[in-house]
Amino acid sequence: MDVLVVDHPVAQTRLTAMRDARTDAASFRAALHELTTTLVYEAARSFPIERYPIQTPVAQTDGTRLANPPLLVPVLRAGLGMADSALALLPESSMGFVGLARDEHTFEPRAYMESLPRDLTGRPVLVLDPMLATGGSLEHCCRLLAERGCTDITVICVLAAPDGIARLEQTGLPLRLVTAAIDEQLDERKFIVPGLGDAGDRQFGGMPRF
Ligand SMILES: O=P(O)(O)OC[C@H]1O[C@H](OP(=O)(O)OP(=O)(O)O)[C@H](O)[C@@H]1O
Ligand SMILES: O=c1cc[nH]c(=O)[nH]1
Ligand SMILES: [Mg+2]
Repeated sequence: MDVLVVDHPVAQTRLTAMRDARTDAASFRAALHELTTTLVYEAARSFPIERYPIQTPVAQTDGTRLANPPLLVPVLRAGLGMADSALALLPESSMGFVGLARDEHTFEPRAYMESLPRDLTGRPVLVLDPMLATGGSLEHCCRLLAERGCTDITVICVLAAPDGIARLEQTGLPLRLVTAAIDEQLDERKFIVPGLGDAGDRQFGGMPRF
């Protein structure tokens, strides 16, 4: 699996704000928006483009557009905080949604929402989820996409743990990963260390589980 770590200073300062336990929810969301812009910008560097004729106020020339705009798939809840900035950067995209909540005891994802096009053949997909911990949630999401014929999946994360990367690699799915950092390990609650805590709670506050 191709893994790109975006170590640009603009990305790393936003990541630091997100890691800092003193950062309040509004500032955490703002940092996530800005960081997502840099991650998606780097992910889009390899997107195929096509040229087409346009008229400037002065002369005719050729313009550039994406040859195949992607489907964006935020993984609820935490991925919702990445959706707006990804869509702003790639306004030609469309969006699907997957809702997953990790069980606190088994650490396996429980699916509660799925809104995806039936056929994703020939369609590139950008999956948006800030956290790749055990990899269970993103594996589940990427399998849903592959079942629909997708052969071009880019996972955009803020933080990735080595266990999660290994788990995605083992799936053999057609994936690449773009992340701001690869952290050291998981703790006994399967939280990323040093990490940033619960990315959903830090954006939206705690909520009772189902
Ligand atoms: O790699 P994993 O071990 O599966 O963990 C990562 C998942 O955990 C978080 O979601 P969570 O289940 O906390 O739901 P939330 O976004 O509603 O907070 C995160 O946004 C990922 O989806
Ligand atoms: O560290 C972690 C692990 C899973 N989900 C989170 O939000 N944070
Ligand atoms: Mg959470």
